[in-house]
Amino acid sequence: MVFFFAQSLSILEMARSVSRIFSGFRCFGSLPFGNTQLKTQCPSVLFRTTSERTVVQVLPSIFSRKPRDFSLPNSSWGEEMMRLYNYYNSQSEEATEGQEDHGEQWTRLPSYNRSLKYATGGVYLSKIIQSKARLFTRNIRDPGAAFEYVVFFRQDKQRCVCVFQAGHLLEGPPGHVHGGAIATMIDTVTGTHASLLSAPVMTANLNINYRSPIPLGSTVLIESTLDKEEGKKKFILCSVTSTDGSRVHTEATALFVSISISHLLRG
Ligand SMILES: CCCCCCCC/C=C\CCCCCCCC(=O)SCCNC(=O)CCNC(=O)[C@H](O)C(C)(C)COP(=O)(O)OP(=O)(O)OC[C@H]1O[C@@H](n2cnc3c(N)ncnc32)[C@H](O)[C@@H]1OP(=O)(O)O
Repeated sequence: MVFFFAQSLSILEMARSVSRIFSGFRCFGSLPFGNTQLKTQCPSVLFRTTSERTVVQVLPSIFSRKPRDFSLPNSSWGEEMMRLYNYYNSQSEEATEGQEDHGEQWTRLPSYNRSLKYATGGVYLSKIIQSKARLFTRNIRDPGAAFEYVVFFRQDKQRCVCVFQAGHLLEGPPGHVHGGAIATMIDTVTGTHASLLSAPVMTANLNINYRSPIPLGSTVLIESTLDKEEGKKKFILCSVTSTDGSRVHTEATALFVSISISHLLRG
């Protein structure tokens, strides 16, 4: 839900900017670093909020190894998930040296399961919660059991595409995906998209129309486009369809509002 970006920056420039500003946040959520490798060291980060200096220590020592990028294929990914991953990934090569990147390719967004070890100053969280906090969609260890997804971004088209395979723990109606799980994925994709425009952001409004049920275990496409921006507000459109586009499962509109970091740290 969170990054600082200037809209006009290219993907690579964005990656560099974020890298500078948010070097400590590389270990959480979907971060727009393309195929770049993560650094293994995640130091403390000092935030200057309006009224206080806040030290956010990013990773505990047990995370000193390279964190897992959940957007890479695992053994649970089915044929359709792999086919679409390979399709978008083949169009998301890193720009070669000397070649300018105008965001005309897809960029795969790496995805990690946590960022903050603990945030002091204004936030009241128990140490247990602080140490155990994980991104909701990335907190189930059993591959394929819940949310398997990868998000790609096209800057020139202001478009995100998420390939999503819904696992057996996401059942709602028998044999089909729970509406809350679908909402979670829509929030994740549109929230990632909004945060690429200007972060940090939070969801202010999410409107969802469920058109047809999604079979459990199936792979679907979740696509988001930028509708409009009005100051702090970003309006994003989203659809969930079958992978051949013949079936609309869900349509949504989302509003994200830019916030200051202190908004999060106030608790
Ligand atoms: C530091 C950490 C870094 C870590 C890095 C992370 C990387 C992660 C990456 C990837 C992860 C995947 C991505 C996941 C994404 C998930 C996102 C969520 O689920 S967020 C949780 C659910 N949302 C809430 O809990 C919000 C609760 N609400 C609020 O906090 C406030 O209400 C907020 C921020 C939304 C707005 O509050 P105000 O005080 O800032 O702004 P005001 O003045 O109220 O509104 C600004 C404008 O927006 C309109 N507005 C606000 N709420 C509205 C609404 N519900 N409907 C319509 N308009 C609304 C207002 O009318 C106003 O418009 P006018 O500027 O006057 O034109």
